[in-house]
Amino acid sequence: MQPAIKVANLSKTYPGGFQALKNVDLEIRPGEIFALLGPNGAGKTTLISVICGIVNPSSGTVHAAGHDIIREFRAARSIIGLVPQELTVEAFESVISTVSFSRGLFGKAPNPAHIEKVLRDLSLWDKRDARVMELSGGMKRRVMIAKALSHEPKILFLDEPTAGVDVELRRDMWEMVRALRASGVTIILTTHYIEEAEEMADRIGVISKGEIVLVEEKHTLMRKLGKKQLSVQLQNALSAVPDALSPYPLELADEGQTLVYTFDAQAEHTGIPEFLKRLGEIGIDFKDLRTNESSLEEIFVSLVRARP
Ligand SMILES: Nc1ncnc2c1ncn2[C@@H]1O[C@H](COP(=O)(O)OP(=O)(O)OP(=O)(O)O)[C@@H](O)[C@H]1O
Repeated sequence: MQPAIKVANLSKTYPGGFQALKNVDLEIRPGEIFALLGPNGAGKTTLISVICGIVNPSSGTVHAAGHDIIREFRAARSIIGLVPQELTVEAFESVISTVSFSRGLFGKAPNPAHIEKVLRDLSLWDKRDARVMELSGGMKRRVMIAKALSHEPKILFLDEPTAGVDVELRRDMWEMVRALRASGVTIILTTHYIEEAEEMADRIGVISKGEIVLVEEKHTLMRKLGKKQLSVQLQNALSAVPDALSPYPLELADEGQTLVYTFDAQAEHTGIPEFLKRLGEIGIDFKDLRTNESSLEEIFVSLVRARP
């Protein structure tokens, strides 16, 4: 299947000399919700801006549904909707005219029925004749989304859609994103809320200092995160894991003083009681037992800290 977005070997150095993206390769599958996670300044907005043709790359290519974002800009851009991070709305315009105008920018013929549907879906229909300046912050954000959807894009980018948004609106936003996906739209959102990625995404990409450090199915990631470790501090150091313990997922650490047993925290049977019994049977004494588990947060922090 053709990827919705294909980014190949993309780099961006800003005029001042700062390299914001380094050899980024990324494919977004049609119909998925992809969350791009990264700390402040990691390059999320730059990546989105290059993909959407707003910022020129220094090298590399971007294709949207097969269209080169530079050589076939209009074709590529017309299938993309972008909701930027900053609220940029025309204060004096009415909701319906600003949204209808956006559609026209993409060279699409007017379609009042589509505009009505978008406004209804976003609970803005009752406010269609209000001037944008009269709306609350949350409603203005919805207007931004309505504008991005006005030309019926197949791919929607949401740059930090819930930054500074209250809990209720955040839930609404999540629901709306799911509904859009159900209607066949591919969604790429950036966030630094791990919880948001966990809640929403089919796949998660982590970007740090301009590099994609991980792309993974959310469920795989969660399974990996579900791993726990039991550390058994031994009375006497071992030089190797004894054969009698070979059925267990063990590694030696601390110069043979600790046996580390890795298990799936979500599994029904960890095998730990049998393992401890077996230790006793073969005469291995221990001083202490400790368990630890990495949270999504910890994994994320270690991923983004580990980079030089
Ligand atoms: N126009 C520009 N000129 C020079 N440097 C820039 C420009 N735009 C962004 N940068 C730098 O590029 C880096 C990446 O910025 P970017 O906005 O892409 O990060 P981000 O991951 O979206 O961050 P945030 O989560 O804070 O929005 C930052 O160090 C930023 O200062």
